[in-house]
Amino acid sequence: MPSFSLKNVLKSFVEELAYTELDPKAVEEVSSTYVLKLVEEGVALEVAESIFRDLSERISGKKVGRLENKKEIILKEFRRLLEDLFSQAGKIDIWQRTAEAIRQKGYFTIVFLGPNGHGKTTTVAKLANLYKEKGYRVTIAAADTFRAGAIEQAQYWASKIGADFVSLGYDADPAAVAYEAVKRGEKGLSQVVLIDTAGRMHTKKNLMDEMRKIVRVSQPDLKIFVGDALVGNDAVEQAKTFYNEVGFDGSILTKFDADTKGGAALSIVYITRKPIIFVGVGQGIRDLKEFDPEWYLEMLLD
Ligand SMILES: Nc1nc2c(ncn2[C@@H]2O[C@H](COP(=O)(O)OP(=O)(O)OP(=O)(O)O)[C@@H](O)[C@H]2O)c(=O)[nH]1
Repeated sequence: MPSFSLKNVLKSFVEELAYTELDPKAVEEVSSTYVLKLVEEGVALEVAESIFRDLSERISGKKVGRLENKKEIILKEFRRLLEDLFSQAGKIDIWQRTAEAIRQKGYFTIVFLGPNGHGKTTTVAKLANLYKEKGYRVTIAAADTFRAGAIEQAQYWASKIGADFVSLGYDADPAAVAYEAVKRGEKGLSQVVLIDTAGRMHTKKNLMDEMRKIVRVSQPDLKIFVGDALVGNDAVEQAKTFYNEVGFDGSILTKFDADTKGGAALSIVYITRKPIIFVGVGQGIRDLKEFDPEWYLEMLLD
């Protein structure tokens, strides 16, 4: 795992704050010089501003006893603020949700949403593999009927993993593909239905309409946004669009292994208030790791 450069920025921010009076004006002055530094580390502007505002409210006017360490106090408040953020976003126990849905109706459906090239197809394959390893019958639905190569890529992974595969070819209605796949669940042929979708169509409007249609038709148990950690602020903007237009329950952040900055996870949770369920940590089929906010905060603050 790379170490995050955001950690160094936060460290010097806390050190600088520890040399000032903890009143709103002084805190704001220090914070304002750090907003852009956070943005450079992949934290969205509005997130950086909002975090500093929250921190200022928590520490301004705080009395520090003679024997107390101001830096420790600031760090503790900062950690609490971030912990609160992650706990407000909640947690999705995907394995428990899967087992519950299978008990109730026989199958579990996930629709994956997100911009093209962020790693959706690979992520679907990784998760399909995890489900297979747990002994589930899995179907991968190639509902990205737009990007050249997308169907072959999904099919390649499905056959490698030993998953069932549903495709209606290019230019087919993606919602029809999703429908076919869900039918496999209804018929008891599959227990886990994973629907890969397109990240790009002719226009943005079409894409969002299409995603809504897929969701309407497939009635998924979970909608997961797949975003690339390296894209930083852009991924956050895209997440916002998908969230507002279609809605989702949580995210998977890909390319975490190559992210040297570290701000993307913070931003995406802050903006969507939804948990990160997994992070992608490589291109291999096993490179998917459950996201643990504690572990992330340790990487940022310890
Ligand atoms: N290093 C690294 N690379 C990844 C990870 N996840 C995906 N990739 C790579 O990112 C590239 C794009 O992944 P795809 O799965 O094709 O992306 P996609 O979102 O399905 O693309 P569209 O179908 O166009 O929407 C591929 O080269 C993947 O191997 C990850 O966690 N780490």
